[in-house]
Amino acid sequence: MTNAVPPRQDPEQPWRSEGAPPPRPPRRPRRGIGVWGGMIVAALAVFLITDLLLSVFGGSSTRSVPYTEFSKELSAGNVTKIYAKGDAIQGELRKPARVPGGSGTYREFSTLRPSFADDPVWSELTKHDVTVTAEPVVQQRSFLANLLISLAPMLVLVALWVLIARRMSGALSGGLGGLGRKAPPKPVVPGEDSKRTTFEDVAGIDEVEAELSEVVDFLKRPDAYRRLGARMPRGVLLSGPPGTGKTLLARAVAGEADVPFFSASASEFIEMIVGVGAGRVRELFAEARKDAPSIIFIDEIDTIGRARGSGGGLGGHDEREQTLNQILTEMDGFSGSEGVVVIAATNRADVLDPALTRPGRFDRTVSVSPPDRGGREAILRIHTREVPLAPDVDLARVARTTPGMTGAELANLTNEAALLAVKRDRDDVGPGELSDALEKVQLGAERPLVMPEEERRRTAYHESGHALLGMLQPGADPVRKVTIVPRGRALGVTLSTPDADRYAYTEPYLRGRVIGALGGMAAEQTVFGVVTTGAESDLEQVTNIVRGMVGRWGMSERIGRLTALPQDAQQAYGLSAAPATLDAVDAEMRRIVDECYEEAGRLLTAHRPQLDALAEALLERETLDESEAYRTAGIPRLTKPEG
Ligand SMILES: Nc1ncnc2c1ncn2[C@@H]1O[C@H](COP(=O)(O)OP(=O)(O)OP(=O)(O)O)[C@@H](O)[C@H]1O
Ligand SMILES: [Zn+2]
Repeated sequence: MTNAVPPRQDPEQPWRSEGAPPPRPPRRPRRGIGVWGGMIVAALAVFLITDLLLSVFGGSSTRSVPYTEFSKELSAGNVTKIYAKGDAIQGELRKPARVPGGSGTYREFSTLRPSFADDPVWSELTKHDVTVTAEPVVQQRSFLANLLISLAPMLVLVALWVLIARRMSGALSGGLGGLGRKAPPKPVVPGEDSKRTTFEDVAGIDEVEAELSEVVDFLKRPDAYRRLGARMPRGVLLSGPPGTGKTLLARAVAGEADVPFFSASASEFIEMIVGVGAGRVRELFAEARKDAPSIIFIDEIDTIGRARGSGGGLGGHDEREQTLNQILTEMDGFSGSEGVVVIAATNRADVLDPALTRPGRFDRTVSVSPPDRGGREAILRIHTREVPLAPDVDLARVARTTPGMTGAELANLTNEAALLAVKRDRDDVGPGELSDALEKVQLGAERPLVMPEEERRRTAYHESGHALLGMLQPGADPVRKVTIVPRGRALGVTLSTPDADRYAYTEPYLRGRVIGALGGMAAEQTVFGVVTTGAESDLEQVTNIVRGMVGRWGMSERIGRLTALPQDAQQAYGLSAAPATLDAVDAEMRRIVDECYEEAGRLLTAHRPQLDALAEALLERETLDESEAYRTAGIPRLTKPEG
C-alpha cells in the first residue's frame, strides 16, 4: 500500500551516536611546509653569504700588477714560474717585491699581456719607462653581475621551493595527491548566468520571501544600514524538507540583490585529511569577501554542523569539527559591514550544534515548508512557463491532486508530462500527460514482470485488502487507484490520497491508516492462511505511525501525554525516557498494532464477497481507478471530491 502523504517523518540518516570526544585545538596544516621552507632558506643564505664574501674579498694574496712590472721582475730574474692562459699570466716571484705605487710586498701575481707586446711600440714604451697595464677585451663582470650569478642557483632553489609549497598547500586544500587541486571558489555572477534567478521563480513560500527581502535590501544598499549602525544578520538558516526550494531561494536572494553567489555543499568540505575542509572554508570566505557584497550558500550544513559529540557523520570528528570551527571563526570575523551574508540550508535543524545558531552566526532561522494548494498551483505555473499546455489543462485541478508534493516534485511532474507528450508526438501537454506523469511520479514507473498465476492471485488479494479497508473506513483517504501491475519496488500498489491538504491527524484517522496498511497482510492470512514477504514496506509504515502515536503524540493512555521517543528513530533510545517507559512504549505499540490487525481481519472476513469481487476485477483488468474500485466493491464514495 502506498499513500502519497504519510505523516511526515524526518528522513532517516545512518548516523550513530558516539561519546563526545575531547575538544581539540585546530591543527594548522601549513606549518609543516613553513618549518622545512625556513630551514632550506637558512641553509641557502649561509651558502650564499660565504660565497659572496669569498668572491668580494678574494681568498689569496695574489696581486694584480701592470705588465711592465712583470717584465721588470722578469728581466731582474726574480720570476720563478708562470702560468699563462691566453694573454693572462699568473706567476710567482723568487723574492717578494714591493707593490708598485703602494705599501707592502707581494709574491704571487697576475697580469695581462697587452696585444701590442711585440710591436715596435713596445720598445718605445719600455725605453721611456711607461707603466703598462692591460685589460681583457671581454669586460670583467661587474660586482652586480657577480652577485646575480652567485645568486642564480639560490634563486632557482627558492623558486623550486615556492613551487613545491604551492603544490603542497594545493594538495591540502584541493584533495589528495595535489593533482586534484580545485580551482578557487567561483561565484555565479547574476546576469552572467544565462538566466538570473529571482523571487519570480519561487512560489508558494511567500512568508519566507518576505523574510528574506530584508536581506536583499541589505545587500543592495549596505551603506544605508552601516550609516545607521544597524547590524544585519550574518547568517540565515533555511530549514525544511528536501526539495522545498531552499537552494532556489538562496539563489533568488542573490539574483534580486544582484550580487555574486558562492555556493558549496557542506559535504564537499569533508575530506579524509584533517584540515582540508577548514582550508576550503577559508578560501570560500576569502573569495566572497573580495567580491562583497555577496552571498555564501552552504547546503547540507547538518553534515558538519551536527551537535558536537553527537557522533557519526562524514570524515570523522576532527575534520568535521575543524570545518565547523572554521565556519564559526569566519563568521565571528565579520565586522558586520562587509556585506557578506551566509545562507545555510538543512533539513535537520533539530540536530544542529547550538553554536551555529548563536547571535552573530546563523541567528535567523527561516523554516521552509512544502507548499499548500495555492502554492502548488503557482509552482506548477512557474514550471509550465515554457511548456505549451493544451487549453483543457487545469493546473488548479492538478494542484488539488498533489497534496504534500514539494516544489521539486512538482517540477519533476511537469517535466515528466512534457517527456510523455514528446513520446506521444503531441504538440502540447494535455491533461492525460499530466495525470499519467503524476501516476508515474507517485507510484513509480511500471515494471514489466511476468508473474506466476499464483503470485498474481496473492497480489490481487493483498491489494484488494488494502483497498477495501481504505474504502470501508469513514474518514480515510479515498482510494484513487488499485493495481497489480508491478511498479517501482512493489508488486502491486494501492494509492490513497486525501481530498484536501491535511496538517494534523486525528487518532481514529491514524488507526484507520494502520488498519489499511495491515489490510494486505490480513487478506493474505484470511484467504490463503499464510503471509508472504510482500508486506515489508506495509509494516515499516505501520511501525512509523504507531511509533509516533505512542512515543510522540500522546495517543496512548498508558504512556500519557509526554514525548517518550526522540523524533529521529535512529537516535539512541533512552535520551528522553527511562527504560521502564521505553518498555511500556514497546508494549503499547504492540497492543495497538495487534488490535488493528485483528480489526483488519474481522472487517475482511465480514466483507469477504466484496474482497473477492475486487480481487477478481484486478486479476481481469489489472488496474482499477477510483470509481471502478468503489463500484466493484459496491461502496458509495463517502467524501465528494472537490471542484
Ligand atoms: N517554491 C518553489 N517554487 C518554484 N520551484 C521550486 C520551489 N521549490 C522547489 N522548486 C523546484 O525544485 C528544484 C529543487 O529545489 P531546491 O534544490 O531549491 O530544493 P532544496 O530545498 O534546496 O532541496 P535539498 O534540500 O534537496 O537541497 C528547484 O530548482 C525548482 O525547480
Ligand atoms: Zn501492501
